[in-house]
Amino acid sequence: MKLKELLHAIPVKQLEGSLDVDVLSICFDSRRVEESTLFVAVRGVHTDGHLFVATAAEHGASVIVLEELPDELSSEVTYILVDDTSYVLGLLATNFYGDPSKELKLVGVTGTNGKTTIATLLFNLFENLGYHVGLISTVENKIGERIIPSTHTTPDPIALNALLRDMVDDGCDYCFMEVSSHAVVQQRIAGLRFAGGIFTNISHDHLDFHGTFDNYIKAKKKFFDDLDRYAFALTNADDRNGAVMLQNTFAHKKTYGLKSMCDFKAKVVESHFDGMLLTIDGHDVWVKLVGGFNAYNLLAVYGAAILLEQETVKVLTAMSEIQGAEGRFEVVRSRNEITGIVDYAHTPDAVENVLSTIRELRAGNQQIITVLGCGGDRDKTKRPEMAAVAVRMSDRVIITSDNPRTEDPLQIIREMEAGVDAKDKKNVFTIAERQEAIRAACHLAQAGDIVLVAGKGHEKYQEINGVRHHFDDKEILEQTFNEQ
Ligand SMILES: CC(=O)N[C@H]1[C@@H](OP(=O)(O)OP(=O)(O)OC[C@H]2O[C@@H](n3ccc(=O)[nH]c3=O)[C@H](O)[C@@H]2O)O[C@H](CO)[C@@H](O)[C@@H]1O[C@H](C)C(=O)N[C@@H](C)C(=O)N[C@H](CCC(=O)O)C(=O)O
Ligand SMILES: Nc1ncnc2c1ncn2[C@@H]1O[C@H](COP(=O)(O)OP(=O)(O)OP(=O)(O)O)[C@@H](O)[C@H]1O
Ligand SMILES: N[C@H](CCC[C@H](N)C(=O)O)C(=O)O
Ligand SMILES: [Mg+2]
Repeated sequence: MKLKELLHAIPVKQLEGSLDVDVLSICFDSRRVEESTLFVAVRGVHTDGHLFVATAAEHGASVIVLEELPDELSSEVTYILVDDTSYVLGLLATNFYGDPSKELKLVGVTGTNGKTTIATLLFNLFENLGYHVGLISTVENKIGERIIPSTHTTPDPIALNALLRDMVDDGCDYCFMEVSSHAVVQQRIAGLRFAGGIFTNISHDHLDFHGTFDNYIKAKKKFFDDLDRYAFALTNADDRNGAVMLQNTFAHKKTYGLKSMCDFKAKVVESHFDGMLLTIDGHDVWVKLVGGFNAYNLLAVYGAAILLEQETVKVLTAMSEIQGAEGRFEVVRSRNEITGIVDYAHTPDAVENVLSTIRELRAGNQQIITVLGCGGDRDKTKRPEMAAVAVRMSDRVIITSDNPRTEDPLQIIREMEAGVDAKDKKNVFTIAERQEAIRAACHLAQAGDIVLVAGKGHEKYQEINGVRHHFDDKEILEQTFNEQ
């Protein structure tokens, strides 16, 4: 591709070198630069891409996009000075891949909890309605039946546009994707055209990255600020910040909720461990998911489907058949009638929601035994809060490890324990080895009791010091149940 074509709509401040240059690939990591690569220098959390400009030139970069020119310029390289390289990287990626988001209907889901669930449900719903669909999510990316492993909730702009291009070439009509707050701040979605945006809720998470809750709200809101007037913006009216999200959007605003006056309304009529009866906009529908929070997720899915001009009856019929995402309230039963639940709850709000659902569903005085840990190198302030909620709402809690990464697992556990009141300590155990913690919970449980294993959901690893060791909560629950 010629550089000139790539620069369409790019806000260039200064150009040093020729425009008549070939670009064979684009990247933002100097270690990936090859002959005729366009390298974008991005300022990151750990280092600054500008430090690798000379290396990129040595490795054959034909073009370098940056915010600051180096003292010495190479005559082999065209330098493009811009104000914001992260933003420009997004635009360049869309140009390089021929603007794929304009060739299908792309819907983004943002919020603290429920993104994977809603994006996956929408993917399953639209496949069920007969469309060819793409999915971009924490668990996996998909093009129809084809699975492409996922590394992030929202990929970097190059991977993202490459994926969208693949979807378009494969004939996808729709793509449903998660938009994480990191992705908004780092401009991974710059230049994409969304047919719609959905807001789930906002509560405590990722304060390590955003600093304050206010910044976290602003990050989510920016996704809606940037939607165009042809898009829809669907928000949860029952969330305290639901309305704020749409304050400055050009998109047409729609609301959903169980409590407030809304465009899309639902009620939970019955709830069981294997499903719920909902009334959605006056129609009864049995669904396979459980929990009040999933009533919100399903209602958002319904609203989005209607805004995407699908027929009500077809949508509701398909909704009664679809499954949620892997590792979200997955139930495993033992021969002696213990109910195991694997769930990805990794915020105080999610732990509270899952436990209140379990409390509503239990028939009598069965015990709830919760196993949970908190991730290392991530938001530390949620640690005591997650432990406090778990202890308040369970009969017993086993605190354990969940991806300690580069931190000392025992230190993370101590920070969780700080959230436990002295009077509750007798119901709390600490077993740092996650496998032993799950096994102990199963052995403590008696017929009818419920063991909740929270925090890892679909994850198949325990990450310790940069190494991912195989680990699967569901597998261990099943093994332990089989031995009992
Ligand atoms: C904190 C964070 O978001 N980090 C992301 C960020 O990396 P970074 O800021 O640390 O980059 P850096 O190491 O400082 O490097 C700065 C720049 O120098 C470049 N560089 C670096 C070294 C070198 O030799 N040459 C070179 O050119 C790098 O390529 C980069 O462009 O930009 C990278 C490229 O997009 C991401 O892969 C990386 O995600 C890391 C792996 C990560 O773990 N991110 C998590 C926190 C994340 O993004 N999570 C969200 C939400 C999760 C959820 O709640 O579901 C997600 O969307 O997944
Ligand atoms: N609408 C909701 N409100 C509150 N909690 C929810 C909601 N939906 C799901 N949860 C809880 O949050 C957990 C994570 O759900 P999900 O994976 O759908 O969220 P996510 O937003 O994709 O998370 P991530 O930020 O890790 O990508 C679930 O396992 C469940 O415990
Ligand atoms: N995807 C989320 C949740 C991971 C949950 C937990 N298993 C952990 O490792 O902290 C994150 O990156 O914050
Ligand atoms: Mg997710």
